[in-house]
Amino acid sequence: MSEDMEMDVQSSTRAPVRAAMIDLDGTLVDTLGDFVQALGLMLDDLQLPAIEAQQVARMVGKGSQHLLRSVLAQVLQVRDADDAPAALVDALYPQAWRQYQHHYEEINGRYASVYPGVVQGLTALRAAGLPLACLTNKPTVFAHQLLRAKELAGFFDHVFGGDAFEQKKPDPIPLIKTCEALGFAPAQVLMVGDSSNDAQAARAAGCPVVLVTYGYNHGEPVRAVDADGYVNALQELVPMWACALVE
Ligand SMILES: O=C(O)COP(=O)(O)O
Ligand SMILES: [Mg+2]
Repeated sequence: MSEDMEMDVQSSTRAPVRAAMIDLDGTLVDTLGDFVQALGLMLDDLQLPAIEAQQVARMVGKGSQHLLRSVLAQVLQVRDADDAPAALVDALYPQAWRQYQHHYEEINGRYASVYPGVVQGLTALRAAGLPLACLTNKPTVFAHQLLRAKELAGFFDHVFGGDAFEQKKPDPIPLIKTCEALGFAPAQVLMVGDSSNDAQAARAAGCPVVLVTYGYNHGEPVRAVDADGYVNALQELVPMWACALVE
């Protein structure tokens, strides 16, 4: 067992894991290139300055509306420090949203790649008999489109995006509702994600949570986030959780 694995996840005091919810951006697929391209085209349409990939990586994970507002606030501050960015963001947002959605739909998956170990990890989870849900803050329609494009759709019994419920992660509501759809109590459903967003939501919902170490986590070190374990690749997950998964 690698030193990265956390033994406490196999504690006999935990409820056995019966199902899993898996985040999409930064966990299954590296979508930063898609975000950067779609945002770049949108900013160009609005004749606004470009944004760096590194800055975008810090803004991904809280849904498209949050991403867009953060990007607009960032570039507007750069362009004209005397304008009140919030009012400008509000004024530009509807057009920015339309253009961004239009470009993202065209681009979705083209500048994105499935992380190493994902297919092996998902295959092992299914082989262990776990129903799986993909739970992302990405709009549901884009999540379906991306999973199909990357040939990952067949692993999932459910796909829920940021518009599927009344709140997004880090609110616990999406996790609680997804557990209901999977048919198990939150304590029996493992959340797998790449960010504090996923971990906070899991803690609040009462789900065990494991974080991958290669995702975005808003540009912060992921091991500083309170979680039950960390994996360097999704294929480490089943070996790490074997005691909890197998009755
Ligand atoms: O913020 C997004 O659009 C997606 O984020 P998530 O897949 O990491 O939840
Ligand atoms: Mg994520």
